[in-house]
Parts: sequence; C-alpha cells; structure tokens
Amino acid sequence: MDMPLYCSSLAARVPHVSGDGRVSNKLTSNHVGSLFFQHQNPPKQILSLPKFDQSCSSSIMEDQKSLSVASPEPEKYYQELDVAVRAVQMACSLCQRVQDSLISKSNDQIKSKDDNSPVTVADWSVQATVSWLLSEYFGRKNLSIVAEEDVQKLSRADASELLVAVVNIVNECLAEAPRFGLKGPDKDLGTSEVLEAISHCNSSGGPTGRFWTLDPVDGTLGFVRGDQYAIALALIEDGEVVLGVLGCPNYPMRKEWLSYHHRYHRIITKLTPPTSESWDKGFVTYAMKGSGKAWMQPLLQSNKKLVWPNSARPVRVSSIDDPGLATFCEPVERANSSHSFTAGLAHTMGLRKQPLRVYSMVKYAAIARGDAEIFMKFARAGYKEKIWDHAAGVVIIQEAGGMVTDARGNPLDFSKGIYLEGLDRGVIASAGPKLHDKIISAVDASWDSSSL
Ligand SMILES: Nc1ncnc2c1ncn2[C@@H]1O[C@H](COP(=O)(O)OS(=O)(=O)O)[C@@H](OP(=O)(O)O)[C@H]1O
Ligand SMILES: [Mg+2]
Repeated sequence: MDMPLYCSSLAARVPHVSGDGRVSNKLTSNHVGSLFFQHQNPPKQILSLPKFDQSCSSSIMEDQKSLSVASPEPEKYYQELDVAVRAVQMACSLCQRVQDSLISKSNDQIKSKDDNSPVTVADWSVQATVSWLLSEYFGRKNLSIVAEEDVQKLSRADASELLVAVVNIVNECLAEAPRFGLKGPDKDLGTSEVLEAISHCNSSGGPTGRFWTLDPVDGTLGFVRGDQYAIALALIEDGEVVLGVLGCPNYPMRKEWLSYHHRYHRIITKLTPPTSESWDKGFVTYAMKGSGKAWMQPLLQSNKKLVWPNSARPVRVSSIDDPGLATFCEPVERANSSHSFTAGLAHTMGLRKQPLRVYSMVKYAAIARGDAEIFMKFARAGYKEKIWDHAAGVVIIQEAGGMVTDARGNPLDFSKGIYLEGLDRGVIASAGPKLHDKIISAVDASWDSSSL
C-alpha cells in the first residue's frame, strides 16, 4: 500500500540528539516517538510526538528512493511539516468551534454588536495559536512569519472584549495540543503573550532565508456565511515554497456538495450523519516540494487523539484533459475576479460545465484532489495578490501533478515581499499542461478586447 511520504519518512529519520546536543537523523523504523531537536538558540526543545505507526515503515525505502530522484534533500523539512500539519489540524478545530457559534442562533448578541467580530476573533486566535506553536518548536528568534493580521486593532482600549475572547479561545485550543501530538504551554497564556504571538507575524518576506506565510482564515466571507474557508500555512525558503499545508474544515464528503449552498450542506449533513469512523467533512492537505506527492488526512474527530498517519491518503489531480469534460472553479465574489471574463474564456475553450464558485483556497484543494480541473482568478486592475493567499495551494497542486502560473504562463514569484509582484493578468491552476496551454492561449486571444 502506498503510505504517506510524511509518515514513512519520519519513521525512517527520527532525529536523534547526541551527547553534544547535535541532531542526527537516525534510521529507526520502530522508534517510539519522542522527537528531539535543537534550536539554533536555546532552549533545546523536546517534542512529545505520538508513536508512529509501524506499518508505515514498509514503504520507507521506496519513498526515500522516489524522493532522492525528485529533489536533492526534501527530508530537510520533515520536522516543519510534522508541526505544521498538527498546528493546522488544531486551527481547523478552533475555527469550527468559532464558526459553529457564529451560525448558531444563540450568538445573535455578538453578531449584532459587530458583524466582523467573530471572524476577526478566529483570525487572531488562529494566528496567535500557530505563531506560538511554531515559535515553541523552532525558536522565536529565528522564526519569521508573514501573516494577514496585525495587532493594532486588538490592542486598542475599545477592543478589550475581543481581546479577552481571543485569549480564551487560544488557551482553550492550546490546552488540546497533546491530543494533536504537540506540547502546549504549562499554564494559560496571558494577554501580553497572546499579543506577542500575533505581532510576531510581522515579517515582510523577501528573496532570501526562510519564512512562514499564514492566512489564518482565508475566505472571510465564506467563514461568516457558514460556508467554505481555509487555513493556509506555507514555508518559503529563498523565494521558493517548500511546504504547504491547507486546512479545509468544511470540504464536503461528496464533491457535488461543493457547489451546494451552505444551508443545504448543513441539512444534508444532518440527514446523512457520519458513522463513528467515516469521514464527515473537512481535511488537511499538504505537500513538500520535490516529493512528487501530496496528501490529505481527515480532520481529527473531537474525542480522538492524532495518531500518525491519521488515515492520510495521497491526492492526485484529475486525469481529464478534455475541456468539454473539465470543471473550472473561480472566486465566489465578483469583486475578486471577473466572472464575465472567465465566462468568455470558458466559451472559447469549450468548457461546458457550470463554474464551481467556492470561497477561499479550498479551490486549490479541489484541483489537487481531482474534484475540478481548472482554477482561474482575474482580479481587477491594480489589485495585488498576497503571497499567503496562494503559497500553500501552489505547492500542493504542483506536487499533486498539476500546474500553477500567472495567466501568461510564468511561475508565481514568492520572493518579492508580501505581494506576488509581477503577476501578469491573473492566476491559473490546472490539472496538467494540455488544459493549461489552452487557457493561456484563450487569455492571449481575448485579453486586449477585455476591460481588465
Ligand atoms: N478586490 C479583490 N480582488 C481579488 N482578491 C481579493 C480582493 N479583495 C480581497 N481579496 C483576496 O481574496 C481572498 C479570497 O479568496 P478568493 O479570491 O478566492 O475569493 S472568494 O472568497 O471566493 O470570493 C481574500 O482572502 P481573505 O481576506 O483571507 O478572505 C483576499 O485576500
Ligand atoms: Mg486570504
């Protein structure tokens, strides 16, 4: 059986701290999961990770072989991937709780005060939680994070209620860290620690070194409306996205349901309740650059402990390359992308299916899973796409066998700061070169006569 790259690779290369404190990657397939490694700055961290599933070890060598062909040293990022996937699982759980309370009737009070407060609570809480976890595991001094939220509004005197809510949610979430195989704080974080964790995400990226990008709640409107949204975490090194982790808490069990209005989702979920072991909705998908594989694992159920590989399975883009059979997805909001321009392209290319309009980077996940073949986004002139809105999705699609470029066919450039500078015309993702070329030719043919 094809086992997750991540699982077998970790089992194969559990870092081992020698007497002098240096880390080596010792080959121990039956290791009993205490993961040690050293920060470049003290203190040395001890990570309590769950036992690794020994069934993973059978495919270690195969995975290692395929890795060495695809990329010189992708194993460099195993520890980062491990922590990132678990942190995003935790963030999904946090967001589900906030979204449930947001759409429950009992929460009218919060909504009437400020329609944006619940989503901003989720934004800040996820950012604080992920930032805190990354800095615990990789050391605060060397940790650079580019993220969407700043701390200004939350620090104002009139935001004290919001701040209390954020601190409580962060502490509730971190208290659950052991269930996800991570170590939480010894005692609840105080207000200043939470603010510090949020404001630590103030990197502005750039062409050299290593930084994380985080979109704590991508698809704000989808989140508020009880619909699709994503939590996106990526690691960028020297301008290249090397890891991508995307949490999609509302991704439905059946792909057809993606196009249903969120109210139907809830009704359907009630009508077809999941059995205790079956996948209800939601997953975390992830990929490591150069591995040639992308994975998805279901969200951790509320009473369960994350035992790796947590039923992970590989995802692969669709094999459809006939435009007549392909599904294209695009932003829900007309303000974010021209629906009329994509309708023209669809006509030119012979795309016959209705567009799939889905909020957030869930669209990238849909392509990686093979639930759709094309993603197109044409923002209005002057809008600058942000790196955190694309980084995780790009590497996941690429490793799942697909392509992502701008609408001239150039790679997206993550090395120029917080924006995708130089992005030409729009963003295109597809299941493969044949469809990709057709889209770019269609764009070329109609760009000059468009109003974009
Ligand atoms: N005017 C405009 N044009 C283009 N893009 C914009 C625009 N405004 C915002 N954004 C960014 O789009 C993110 C939402 O994802 P999508 O573009 O896929 O849109 S949608 O949610 O499906 O409507 C959204 O991410 P979040 O802010 O995290 O929700 C924004 O970063
Ligand atoms: Mg976003």
